[in-house]
Amino acid sequence: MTIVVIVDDQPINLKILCRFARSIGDDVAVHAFEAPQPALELLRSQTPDLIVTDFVMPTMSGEEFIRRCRQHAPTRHVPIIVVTAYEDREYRYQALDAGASDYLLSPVDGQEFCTRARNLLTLWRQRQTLQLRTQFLEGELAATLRQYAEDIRRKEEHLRRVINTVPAMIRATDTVGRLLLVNTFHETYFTINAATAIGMPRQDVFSADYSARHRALDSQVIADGTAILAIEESVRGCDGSDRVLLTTKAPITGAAGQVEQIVTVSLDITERKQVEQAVCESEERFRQLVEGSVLGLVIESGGVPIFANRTFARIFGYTSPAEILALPNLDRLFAAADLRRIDQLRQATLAGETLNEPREFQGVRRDGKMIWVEIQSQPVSWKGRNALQTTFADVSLRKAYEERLQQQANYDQVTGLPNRMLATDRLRTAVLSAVRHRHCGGLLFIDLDHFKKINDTWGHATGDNLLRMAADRIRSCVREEDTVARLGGDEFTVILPNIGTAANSEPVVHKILHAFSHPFVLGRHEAFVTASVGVSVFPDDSEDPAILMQNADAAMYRAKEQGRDTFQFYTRELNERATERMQIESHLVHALDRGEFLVYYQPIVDIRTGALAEAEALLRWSSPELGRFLPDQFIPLIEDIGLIIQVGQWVIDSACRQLARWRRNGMPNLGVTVNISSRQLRVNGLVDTVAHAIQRYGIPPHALELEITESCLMTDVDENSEVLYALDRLGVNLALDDFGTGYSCLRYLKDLPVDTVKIDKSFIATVTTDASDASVVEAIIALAHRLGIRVIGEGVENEDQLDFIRQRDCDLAQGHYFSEPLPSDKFSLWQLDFAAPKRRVLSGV
Ligand SMILES: Nc1nc2c(ncn2[C@@H]2O[C@H](COP(=O)(O)O[C@H]3[C@@H](O)[C@H](n4cnc5c(=O)[nH]c(N)nc54)O[C@@H]3COP(=O)(O)O)[C@@H](O)[C@H]2O)c(=O)[nH]1
Repeated sequence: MTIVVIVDDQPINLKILCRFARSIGDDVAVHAFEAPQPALELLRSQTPDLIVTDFVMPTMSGEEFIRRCRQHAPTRHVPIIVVTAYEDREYRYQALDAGASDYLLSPVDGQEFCTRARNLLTLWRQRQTLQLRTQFLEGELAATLRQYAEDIRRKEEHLRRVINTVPAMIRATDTVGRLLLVNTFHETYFTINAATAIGMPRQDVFSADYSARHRALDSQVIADGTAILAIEESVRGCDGSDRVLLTTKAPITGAAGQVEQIVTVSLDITERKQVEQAVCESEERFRQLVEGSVLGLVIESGGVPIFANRTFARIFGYTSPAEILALPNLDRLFAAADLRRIDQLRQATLAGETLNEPREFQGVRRDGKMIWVEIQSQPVSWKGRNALQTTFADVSLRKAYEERLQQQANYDQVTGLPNRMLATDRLRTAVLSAVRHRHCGGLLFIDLDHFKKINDTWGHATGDNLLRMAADRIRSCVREEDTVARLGGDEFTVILPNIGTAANSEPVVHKILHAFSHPFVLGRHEAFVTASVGVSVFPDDSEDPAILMQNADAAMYRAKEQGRDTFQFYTRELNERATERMQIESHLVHALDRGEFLVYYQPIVDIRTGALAEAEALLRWSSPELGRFLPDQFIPLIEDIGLIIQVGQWVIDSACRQLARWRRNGMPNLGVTVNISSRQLRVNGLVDTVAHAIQRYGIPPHALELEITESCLMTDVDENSEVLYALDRLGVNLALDDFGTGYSCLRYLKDLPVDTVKIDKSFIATVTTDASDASVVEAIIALAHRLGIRVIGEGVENEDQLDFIRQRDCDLAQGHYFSEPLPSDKFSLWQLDFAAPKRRVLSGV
């Protein structure tokens, strides 16, 4: 629909113009007005496509009407044709000025009207189309811009969130240090309120030193135009703790390339640093552990060392691990003989197998010295390579100890000869071999004669010397393949593995006996020590090493019985004797508990007065099964089985009890002497035993005399003299027994608290027939008297002997001439008769 508004105050013109307007097209709606005002009112509600107006009108000029139309927005661009008379040229200009689109001269030509109107309408429509399109495009543009704005807002929001989500401090500052942005993490970390901090200079927000440091860093970024990467800085955290930040700064440049902002990003790496520190410390500890370890440690790949600790270097005599690493391989550190085993171990360990081989190898130190190492290996990964880690313990010392223990376990420490254990082992081997090869072997049991005296007289060191010499002499008599061993004490054994026949052992034995025929030189002394040898033959005598040894022992005893310095082959009878000895021992063990011991008493008489002076307590054993035994038969056995201390105590106690009884019952001045063995003297407690006995039975100490043999005294003189002086302080008397048979060291008479000397009965027995024995007896008496020591002549069996010692002024006498040792009750009876003839002889009546 085309709307045309026509305004003309001339109705006729109005009518014509309306007709022309309708001819423009089919769908033209014409609104005709005779004055501009009503037309303007219509224009408020409708927008025409064309306005045609007269210029000269009584109520409002065309110019005014056009102006008003142009002021009204909807009609600002609507085509307006003004109709003027030809001569009204001025009006036309005014109309065009006011905004008219075209003009027509009145009277209006219909054709022209239509053409002009159509042209203007076409333009109008084009304009409207353009306007619509413009409006559309503007709408589109506005929407796009809104979308852009929204996108930017959302991106900004996203970026903001990202920045605020990052657990790092992010801030932007301008070139003079004003804060442009801080993220949430930064706000929290430094307790900043972004709302107030933004725009503030950094020194108003951060601490002075932090600000100063960052001002300097920012200046550097501005000057260089490049980033500063990863510097570590220490800051004080909001909780007051020291924190470590890893900070990076980067410039944001403007279009001209100048730095406009500096973005600072800081990561709190305190925990990471602590972990790094802990790892460092742990590594340091591990390093110290490895370096300080007593174990050597080496890591190798294919035998080539790639790591070694100091201990490893030290074990092998190198000054530093670097010297080990410079070796082409580890082979030179091991004995050539061990290399194959080492390699097997290496391969097995790498293959995850376990070898049951011993892990001890011989190592070679740099100086060539051999050492023993014990190793433990395990596969490890070293810088991505398969490697072998091995620990080394230097076990040289342990090996040396083991060897020494082995030596001690199998060898005698005094002579260096095999000991009993090794000898037994070798004997077992020799017997097996003899059985298998049907040949004969010999076993010699050698005991040195009177060796004990050497020990007792000159001490153990000299005794040991003699044993070594004896060992050498025996060894020199046998072949390399024979075994010479020391069984203990003065007992040796020789194993002759193959002697063909039993008789072939005889020359060997003769050689040995001959080897002992010349004296042993022991420092300033010379000693004649012979040997007694027992021989058993295997496998004839036995196939059991223990029995063979027993047999040879029994044969040796027989040789001793035959006077020593000889030999004896084992026989069945000897076996019986050995069995007998064992039987006696087995009974002896229980003798004390079973009350089988008795004390006999032998009188000791005062030669001058003829009065009974003392009684010597002498031990007897009466076994219900085996019969009666004299001391010489069982005292050595008691000593052997270790019962002498208890038995000795029992004798002291019994003798003191008996003496007390006699002193109460008619023999008030009687004394008693008790024999003390060397072992009793050596063991603590003798002084207490004696003190306890004299106190218990209330006897005066001087009424008790203890007899000690000279040889017993000479063993450990210093220790013994302590005990003797302790006994002397108790007040008991001490007698030196068997005087003259030993070394009769006169110094002891002078230095020790000896009250009495007993001249041995062997001298008394021959004193009237042997001039030298007589001289010895005379000398002993004279010397003892000069030292104020009284003398007992022991073993007086006849009047001549008694006369001899009485004439030499001997003080006391003891012997069968007066009485044999008697049980206590018989002794009591004996003393009642003693006033009879012998006493008279003594008193010279
Ligand atoms: N440690 C201990 N030793 C003891 C103890 N009892 C005895 N003995 C020692 O045994 C040795 C042998 O003693 P015994 O067989 O009793 O012989 C003594 C006398 O019987 C014997 N004697 C005495 N007079 C004569 C004699 O005229 N002729 C002769 N043929 N023999 C005689 O002498 C032995 C006493 O000797 P002694 O002790 O040296 O005075 C003996 O040596 C004792 O030491 C004991 O309890 N503990």
